[in-house]
Amino acid sequence: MSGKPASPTVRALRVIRDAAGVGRLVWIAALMIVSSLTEGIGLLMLVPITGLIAGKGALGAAGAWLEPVAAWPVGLLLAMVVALVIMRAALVYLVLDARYRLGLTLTKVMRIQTQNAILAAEWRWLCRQSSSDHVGHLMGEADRVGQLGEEALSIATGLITATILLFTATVVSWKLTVVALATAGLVATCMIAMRSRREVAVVRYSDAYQALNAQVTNGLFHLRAARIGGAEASLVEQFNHAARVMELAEQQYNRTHSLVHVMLQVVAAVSLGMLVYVATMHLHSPLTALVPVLAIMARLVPVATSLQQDLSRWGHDRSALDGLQDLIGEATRNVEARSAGTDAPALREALVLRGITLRYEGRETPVFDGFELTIAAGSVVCISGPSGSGKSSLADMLSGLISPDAGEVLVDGQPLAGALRVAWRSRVAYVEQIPYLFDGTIADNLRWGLPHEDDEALWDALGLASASFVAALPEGLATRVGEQGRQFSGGERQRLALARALLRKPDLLILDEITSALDSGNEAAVIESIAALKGSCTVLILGHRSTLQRLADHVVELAPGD
Ligand SMILES: Nc1ncnc2c1ncn2[C@@H]1O[C@H](COP(=O)(O)OP(=O)(O)OP(=O)(O)O)[C@@H](O)[C@H]1O
Repeated sequence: MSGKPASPTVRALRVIRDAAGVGRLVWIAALMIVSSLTEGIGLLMLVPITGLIAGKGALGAAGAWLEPVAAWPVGLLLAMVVALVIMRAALVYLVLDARYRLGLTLTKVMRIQTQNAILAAEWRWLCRQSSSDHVGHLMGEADRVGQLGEEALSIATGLITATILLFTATVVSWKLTVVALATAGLVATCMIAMRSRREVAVVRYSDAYQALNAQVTNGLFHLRAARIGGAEASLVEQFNHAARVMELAEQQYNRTHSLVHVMLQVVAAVSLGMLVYVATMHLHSPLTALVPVLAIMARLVPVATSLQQDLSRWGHDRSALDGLQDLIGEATRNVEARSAGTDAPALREALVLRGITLRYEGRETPVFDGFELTIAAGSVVCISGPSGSGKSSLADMLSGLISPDAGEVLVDGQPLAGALRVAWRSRVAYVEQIPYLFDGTIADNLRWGLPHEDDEALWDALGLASASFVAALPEGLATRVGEQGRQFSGGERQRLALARALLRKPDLLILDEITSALDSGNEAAVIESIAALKGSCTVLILGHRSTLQRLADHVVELAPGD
């Protein structure tokens, strides 16, 4: 049975409950209630203290039950108030600490959930996504979700405090409290009137934030190309535009926020004036009722103001949670079949593509239509063809990264479907045209994905990849490669990447135009390395280089729409 979908607020509260755990929330709620109670009791103490100051009998009929307390020495009463204030300060500290910790937990939980969902999604879905959007979600938006946890607790604290303050006021004088509630209605009406204005500002802010984030990440990722290609000026212009839009959106948001804040203070002052007028001119309330109720109302104003601010921030930050949940939902709907417990099929005979059709979303013509190919295990096959003919797509299918829309990819007769396709990837290694190297040592980079390989295995792999230059480095395997391997030449980076691939001892090694950055001497060395793999590993080379084609046992020439 599918019920009504939960409202965004309920969904947000559920996320907070799941991240924090019910036990922790109950503990925090207890702290908040006790802390607010101490405040209520402290304010209630004003009744006997005012009675003592105003003189005997000033408590009147309403405060008659506090007569015994009023008989206590004034010093004792004041000491009790001070003790309550200290106790409340300690409780407030605990509540604040719990609030911050809940915020941090929420950010962490949402970050991990989002990242896991993205990582588990199908490659074809991932290709359609914007990386900068994902960065924005994982960084800024996840932080805002953390704020949501703090705001939820702050709102709860405000509501509990307001309830206890109102209850205390009722104990002192219910008539005055009714008048106070009527004036509070004025405040609430004002807040509701401002709500839609605030929501529009929130949406605009979120959109502007995403756009600016995209500009920042895209700009930094592609700075090299922009600098060389003379596109810096347009990059700067786009960034400036996004920054201006962000400034305006933030300005509008802050203005709305401040306006609500100021309006609230004005309405609160008017309400307070009305309260004093009605109390003195119509209800003829005694001082012992009026002073505590006024003190309670004066305390209620900042409580209501923070409540309003927290509600406004809650609305603002909830849009971040909506965004993250949408992303998680979409990624989960596009999840890859799980491979845990599935044995990767070994390639001993042949890798076969049978009747393959592959069509990308939004493209009229398929890249492959009924395509057939057999690759004998241990052979070197070169896939050649013009740009856009489908070389990378073919490699993606053979490596198990994507599955065709029709037809089968078979490893020794086993169709690569579902979890088997994912498991097969553990037997495949891939060297990209522009290899990925991160800012760590050579050893760190080689051990990427294989953290337990010893130094001997690393040197063996470097030897196989013709990367003997590492031995000549003063720090050897401990040499840092710099961000994206910038401390090495293009050819050296590719040989390091080849060594990393060989360390995996793959059944299938895919090399994507890897010799394009090598000089003839290095190319010959790498070609020799690849030739040495014949028989022990199936090698798929993407590219047109004649040197590579000569090495291959078989050259597959692709034409667009094969
Ligand atoms: N994720 C994708 N979404 C939509 N179309 C895609 C996607 N990936 C590739 N294509 C399209 O599929 C066709 C084959 O692309 P592919 O990258 O496999 O070709 P290629 O031969 O490797 O090209 P190149 O030599 O230029 O790298 C191209 O027309 C390309 O535009």
